[in-house]
Amino acid sequence: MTVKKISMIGLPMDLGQTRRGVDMGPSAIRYAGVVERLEALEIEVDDLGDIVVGRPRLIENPNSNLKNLELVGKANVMLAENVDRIIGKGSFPLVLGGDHSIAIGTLAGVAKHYENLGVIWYDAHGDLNTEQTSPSGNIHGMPLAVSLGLGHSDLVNIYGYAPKVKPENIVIIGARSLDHGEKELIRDKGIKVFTMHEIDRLGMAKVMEESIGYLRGRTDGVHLSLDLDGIDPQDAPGVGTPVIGGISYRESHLAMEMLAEAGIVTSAEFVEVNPILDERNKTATVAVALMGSLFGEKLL
Ligand SMILES: NC(=[NH2+])NCCC[C@H](N)C(=O)O
Ligand SMILES: [Mn+2]
Ligand SMILES: [Mn+2]
Repeated sequence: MTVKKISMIGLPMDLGQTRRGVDMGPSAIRYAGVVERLEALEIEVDDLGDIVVGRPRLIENPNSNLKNLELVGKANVMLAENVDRIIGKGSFPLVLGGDHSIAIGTLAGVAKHYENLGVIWYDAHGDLNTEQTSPSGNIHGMPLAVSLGLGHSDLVNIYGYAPKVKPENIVIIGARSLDHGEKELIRDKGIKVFTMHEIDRLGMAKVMEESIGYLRGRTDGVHLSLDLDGIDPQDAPGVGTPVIGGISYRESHLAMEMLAEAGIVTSAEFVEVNPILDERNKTATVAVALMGSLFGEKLL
């Protein structure tokens, strides 16, 4: 599948975690030239702008283990509606975050359209916590669990159905920080994970070959959820929860090119860009470069 039309939408939300600034991610990514970059590939890009999010001065419920539950839920419903509509009219949804809790809404809007949606979770983390297992109470550490149907019912049932994805249709790439409960869940559900160990050992080319082969056989669409903290903080410093020893820019570039070649990706989101923590918009620039590769950019 070559992508001809992209509808881009931003969700400038930072309520799924507690470091300010990630709400400016969509602006930073636009400033780094995303529209021009994709238009140069002869793709029609329709920038739908940003969803308007509530912005409380204080955390709604600081002592709960589901911080800002209500506002995160509301924003994600709006995102799901938009993404659903974009796919309905035959366009490719490209979502700009915001913290990773927005994957709850993206997946809610996307998964309706597929019987067996595949998910590539490109991330230092598993984001497989629930209210019970989360060490932080930050919802951005929970979206993959929520999409599997695990967690608070207000999140799990967003957009009126659950679960959104099946554990056997998920591939996590780049993991190097997993909480105890997340490890248990991965083992329990048999989720496929390429940790940094496998990336070091096999090389990114092999990891992507295996991931693509695995998903191709069992899915009818693939969502790429790319958390910029999957990439090493040296290449992508502007993130709220950096973890050293990550995937390099080069490896990520190759991963995106291999996805473009395979033509399996049907929706994507780029999340956790925090311009306040960044160095001269480096992380947003990396995000845009990776989008270029994902949508078919070639040197020659
Ligand atoms: N999307 C992210 N950056 N997630 C980081 C999650 C960190 C930690 N595992 C937590 O649940 O709090
Ligand atoms: Mn992460
Ligand atoms: Mn994440």
